[in-house]
Amino acid sequence: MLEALRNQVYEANMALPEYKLITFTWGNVSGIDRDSNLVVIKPSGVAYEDLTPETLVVVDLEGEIIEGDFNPSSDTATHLELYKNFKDIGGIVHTHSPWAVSFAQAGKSIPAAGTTQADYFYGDIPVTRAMKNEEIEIDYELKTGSVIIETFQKNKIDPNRIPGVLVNDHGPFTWGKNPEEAVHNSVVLEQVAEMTYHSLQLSSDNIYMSQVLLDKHYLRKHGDNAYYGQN
Ligand SMILES: O=C(CO)[C@@H](O)[C@H](O)COP(=O)(O)O
Repeated sequence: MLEALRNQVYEANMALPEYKLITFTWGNVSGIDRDSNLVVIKPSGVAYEDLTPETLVVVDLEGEIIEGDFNPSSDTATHLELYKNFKDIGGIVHTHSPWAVSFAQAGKSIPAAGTTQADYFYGDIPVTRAMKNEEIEIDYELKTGSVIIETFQKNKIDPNRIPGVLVNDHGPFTWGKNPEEAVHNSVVLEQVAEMTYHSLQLSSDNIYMSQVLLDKHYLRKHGDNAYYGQN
């Protein structure tokens, strides 16, 4: 079932250790087939070197296992909340990449300080609020998804233009039109987290880039008069 998506999700998962975004079995990648609303996700606790397309788990949007011999990732409920609310996304990545986690644990967003970020994120990469004890006790992963959605809705952030978030006390989630793009955004997020950390150390001044430069770089790649990849 869903062979093509399985292969996409497998390749995306294997990119996480390749880009040094995870250690051991941390992190996970999923992808959704929007025709069937079935999600293929990494099995929980399985080492990346033991992964195959066949070991991935297929679940529906309610989290019911449709196909698979392993339990789906412990973060499955978070992935599913995002798929239910961000209708244009096709792939989600969660990692524990160190620079992104440093910002997440500090409860700090990653400010839009340069063109590297602007090419992929149309502004600051937000951090969620810390979760309440009762949220954690009820269902941590489900409420993680709810708090991400809350962060974007409250701040009127377009998830198609800011394809990532820092979950307070936890780490980054990124997304894209497919698992491959979600991985690409994960790599960029980790890179800009490290760069911006150093920029904040180097300058006590405001390091925010101008809106004009942000517009030029983001909109040139993603918006009107897109430049990249077009004739
Ligand atoms: O953040 C955590 C645990 O702290 C999880 O994201 C793990 O990093 C991966 O869990 P599985 O996908 O293997 O269940």
